Amino acid sequence: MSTIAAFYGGKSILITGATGFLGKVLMEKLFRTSPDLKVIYILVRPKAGQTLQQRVVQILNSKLFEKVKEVCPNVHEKIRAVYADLNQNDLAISKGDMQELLSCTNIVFHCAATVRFNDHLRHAVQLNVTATQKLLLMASQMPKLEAFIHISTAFSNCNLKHIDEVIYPCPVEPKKIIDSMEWLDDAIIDEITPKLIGDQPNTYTYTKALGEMVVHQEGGNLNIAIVRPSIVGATWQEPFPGWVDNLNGPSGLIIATGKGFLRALRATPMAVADVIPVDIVVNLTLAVGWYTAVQRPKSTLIYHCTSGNLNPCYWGKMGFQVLATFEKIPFERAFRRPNADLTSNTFTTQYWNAVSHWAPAIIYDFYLRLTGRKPRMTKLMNRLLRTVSMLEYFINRSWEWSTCNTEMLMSKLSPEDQRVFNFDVRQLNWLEYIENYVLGIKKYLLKEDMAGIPKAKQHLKRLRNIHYLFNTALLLIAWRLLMARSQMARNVWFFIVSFCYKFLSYFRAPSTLKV
Ligand SMILES: CCCCCCCCCCCCCCCC(=O)SCCNC(=O)CCNC(=O)[C@H](O)C(C)(C)COP(=O)(O)OP(=O)(O)OC[C@H]1O[C@@H](n2cnc3c(N)ncnc32)[C@H](O)[C@@H]1OP(=O)(O)O
Ligand SMILES: NC(=O)C1=CN([C@@H]2O[C@H](COP(=O)(O)OP(=O)(O)OC[C@H]3O[C@@H](n4cnc5c(N)ncnc54)[C@H](OP(=O)(O)O)[C@@H]3O)[C@@H](O)[C@H]2O)C=CC1
Repeated sequence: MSTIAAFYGGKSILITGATGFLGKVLMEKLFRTSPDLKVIYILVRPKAGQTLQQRVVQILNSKLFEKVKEVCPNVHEKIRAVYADLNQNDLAISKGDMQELLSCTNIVFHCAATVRFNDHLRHAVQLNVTATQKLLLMASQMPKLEAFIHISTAFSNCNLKHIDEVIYPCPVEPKKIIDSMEWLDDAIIDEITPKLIGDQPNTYTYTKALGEMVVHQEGGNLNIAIVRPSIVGATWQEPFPGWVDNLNGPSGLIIATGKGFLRALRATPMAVADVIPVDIVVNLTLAVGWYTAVQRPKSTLIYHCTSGNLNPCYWGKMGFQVLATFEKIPFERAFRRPNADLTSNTFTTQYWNAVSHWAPAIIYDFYLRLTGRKPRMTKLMNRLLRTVSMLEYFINRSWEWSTCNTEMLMSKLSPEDQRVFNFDVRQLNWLEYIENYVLGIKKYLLKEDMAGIPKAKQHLKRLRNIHYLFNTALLLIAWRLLMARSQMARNVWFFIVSFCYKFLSYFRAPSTLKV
């Protein structure tokens, strides 16, 4: 029997961000490995016209929870959705709910955050810093609390090249930032944001660093640990390979490539693609929860959940494998044949943007206009290239993360726990993982049917023929224009033709002699 699984049995667990990518996989694993846990409280807000209950039902009815329903048939009775909005000052939790949470919770997993790079600083501070502060305050009033696990990001200090499992000081105290966000107006915040974030690339990484500092300063006597994952990707093994349900990280760009919209990228092929499967993050998080509660380390331990130092993959290799997978498993109705030219050169990027992105978009919009339809490709391209530019920071650099605490934890696990809560990234086969990732995107994100693969392959063949035809026509036109306008081009052309003729006659002469 797994010690970690047994530990969560009978426990009341509070999860924030349970409706998010990581939160759902965390919940799934908890129910599957510890079906005898008492209850999982999840802090949820109504969204997209759905009530809390409807959101929970939607999650439980998803493919991700199929296995859970077999091992824990009464799973719906063990989830307790609590109305909350982490953007509100009091978190908008009712008094009754608050009483229950405070008196019953044994473990807190704080996953909720805004992960948008371009979020307004006020909003990012509210969610990633102030809400963390409020949750810590709540946690300090929980008599049965055994551990508080805060999910941060490995990029919270991405202004450094080598990052240790420690909390680095912030240039401005989080408390001062929180206070100022309350009275400064939006325009002033916009103006001071670049100065405040300094050498951090965006408000997301900046506020996640502030969030860690808040945990450090206001954790008091709580039993706290911080988990820092790098770029969280689709599941590796559990509950099945390739599950993913949002566009974050590489997923959106893989779709844009597979659909033939994105054909070149300003990325450094030899930079480390520090992707980490979501099930590895979840396994480490649950192991950290157990270790923190049982061993009660004297200080707050930070665990890096990264792949680069133990089993590195590079963006060039990733791009190559993604393209290779599209040969076998193409996406449906592609705009152009998938291609991925990764270059770190700005001039080359601009050239590819003009030739591979803007020109086809403009031509296609022209065709749409001619056929009486509304043009849309240039608008889409605009949005896509803006998105790519926001991600560029992370695909042109490599970081070194030390993983001493994570490795120490692995050594403390029994062989059974190492199997059930496997977070050993060295065992991951990247080629297999990337293939399953692309397949997962096709099935679970794009909801495309596998039966459509032959048709998709046929479509790509047609696109290849159009591509060849178009290039040949373009070459012929260019040649014709050049010949008509330039004496020099004509001279060069006649020189080439006469040279070829002489070359051929030279070979023909000996063979004629033989006869
Ligand atoms: C073969 C190639 C392999 C190489 C593959 C390289 C992968 C290179 C990944 C690096 C990734 C680093 C990750 C750091 C690791 C954390 O710790 S960060 C945690 C994860 N966070 C993220 O991944 C970023 C989340 N997203 C965002 O911040 C914002 O969506 C963006 C990217 C800044 C764009 O914001 P925006 O301009 O306000 O636009 P927004 O309305 O959000 O989206 C515009 C459109 O782009 C789409 N979109 C959103 N995100 C994406 C996306 N990631 N991709 C594509 N489209 C997207 C939206 O669906 C939307 O489309 P429409 O619905 O309008 O048709
Ligand atoms: N994805 C990644 O690549 C990485 C993620 N991380 C960290 O992992 C954690 C989880 O990220 P991930 O699952 O990918 O993110 P998601 O965006 O998928 O999920 C975010 C979660 O936070 C909840 N949330 C957001 N705003 C509020 C609010 N005002 N009130 C209540 N809940 C709210 C969302 O709820 P709702 O469904 O209602 O929007 C959702 O459940 C975050 O802390 C993130 O920083 C770290 C490294 C990389």
